[in-house]
Amino acid sequence: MSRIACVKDIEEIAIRKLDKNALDFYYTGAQDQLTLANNRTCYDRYKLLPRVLRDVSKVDLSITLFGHKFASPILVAPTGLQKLAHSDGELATVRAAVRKGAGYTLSTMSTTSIEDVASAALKAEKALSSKGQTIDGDKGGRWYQLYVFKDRSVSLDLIRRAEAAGFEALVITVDAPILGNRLANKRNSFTLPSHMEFGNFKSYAKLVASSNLAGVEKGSIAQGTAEADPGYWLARFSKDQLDPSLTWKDIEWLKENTKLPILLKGILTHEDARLAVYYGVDGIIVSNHGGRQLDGVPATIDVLSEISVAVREASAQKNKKPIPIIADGGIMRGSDAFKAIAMGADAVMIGRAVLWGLVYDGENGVCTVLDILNEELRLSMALSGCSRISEIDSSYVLDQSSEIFLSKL
Ligand SMILES: Cc1cc2nc3c(=O)[nH]c(=O)nc-3n(C[C@H](O)[C@H](O)[C@H](O)COP(=O)(O)O)c2cc1C
Ligand SMILES: CCCCC(=O)C(=O)O
Repeated sequence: MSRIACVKDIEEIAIRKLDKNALDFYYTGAQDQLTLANNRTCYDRYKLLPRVLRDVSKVDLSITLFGHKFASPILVAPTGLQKLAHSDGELATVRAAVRKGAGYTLSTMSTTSIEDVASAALKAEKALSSKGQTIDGDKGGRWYQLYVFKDRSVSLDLIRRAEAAGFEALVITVDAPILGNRLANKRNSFTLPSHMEFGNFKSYAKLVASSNLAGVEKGSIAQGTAEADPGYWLARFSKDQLDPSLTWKDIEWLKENTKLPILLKGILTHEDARLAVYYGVDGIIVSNHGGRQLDGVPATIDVLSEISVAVREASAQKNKKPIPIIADGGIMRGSDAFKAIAMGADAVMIGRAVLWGLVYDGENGVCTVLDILNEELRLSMALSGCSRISEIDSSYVLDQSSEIFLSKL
């Protein structure tokens, strides 16, 4: 077999390795998958405008978010059900993140518990220190992604557990009040194999009583009924348990219930970016959930610039520094990360790329993905004449559909 040269090579292997149930869950998007496709192709429209004759003998990828130094602006996005990718699941991913000094967010829908992920991370940090290995970044830097449950006591308990386990920020996902229409998962009646289950919910009596945590299909699927059954296990679980009535008021409630920084994940408009600043959140993640929620929304790269203007203006009105903007969706190359940062992101997250690494070779596979993307980003920076992340701005990219570009033709 020829050697791995890029993340797409790893994706190809992962596609061949996974069974249809898991592959469709990881790979596909909602409805006609227009947004899923756009997430990748839109990056190609942005051209790089390199500057030359700048000293790029040292290129520093590190960034600081909420006072924490990360080795790179490429962070691991929260993705659920990682044991479908590899038997070590979330443990492998968090260990890889530690080894690479990468930011890591654990999903509410993990197949490993909060406590087990935290202890694996601490052990991995100790192992690095005892080998005398250093990473370019601070220890820690792990965040917890929260879905808010109808039973608020479950959410509050998850927050307490995440705090106790040393997670340093809460990522509240706000683009999934209801699960998107994922046709492939419906067709497959997507489920978890019987030996797997959610890692965190066993102690919540009410939730256990009303839900099937272990994936196996329960009962028959009612089709064509007025109160449409969402059709498969995960959609049914989310419909039963997650709270679709969430509003901005609940962000205040969350703020009252934690001292951790709060990021909102799933912001796509400048209006909501302004509201996020208004309600005092600490950061936003510009995301369309990897094309898995509302199909037909824009690729995140296309809305970044107006969102970053809105965040700057709204923060200035409060006499505050702009809150950090993180972007995700479709990032498969270091140059994609470079373009997102140029269009206004402070950092980016990768979802599927990490999952492909996990399928390919567990912890080492995720390390390989992070290494490849970081080296590609370093190369994009050096060849564009940037030696620090903070130097990357919109002068380094040209959007081929923009009026400025068209007027130059
Ligand atoms: C299989 C899978 C599971 C996901 N699970 C979650 C989740 O539990 N919580 C969440 O906020 N986002 C979840 N996401 C969305 C990711 O956090 C991220 O927004 C998205 O994957 C970015 O796009 P990319 O996969 O193209 O990098 C999931 C995405 C995938 C592909
Ligand atoms: C209820 C959401 C499940 C995990 C998720 O966010 C996803 O599959 O995209």
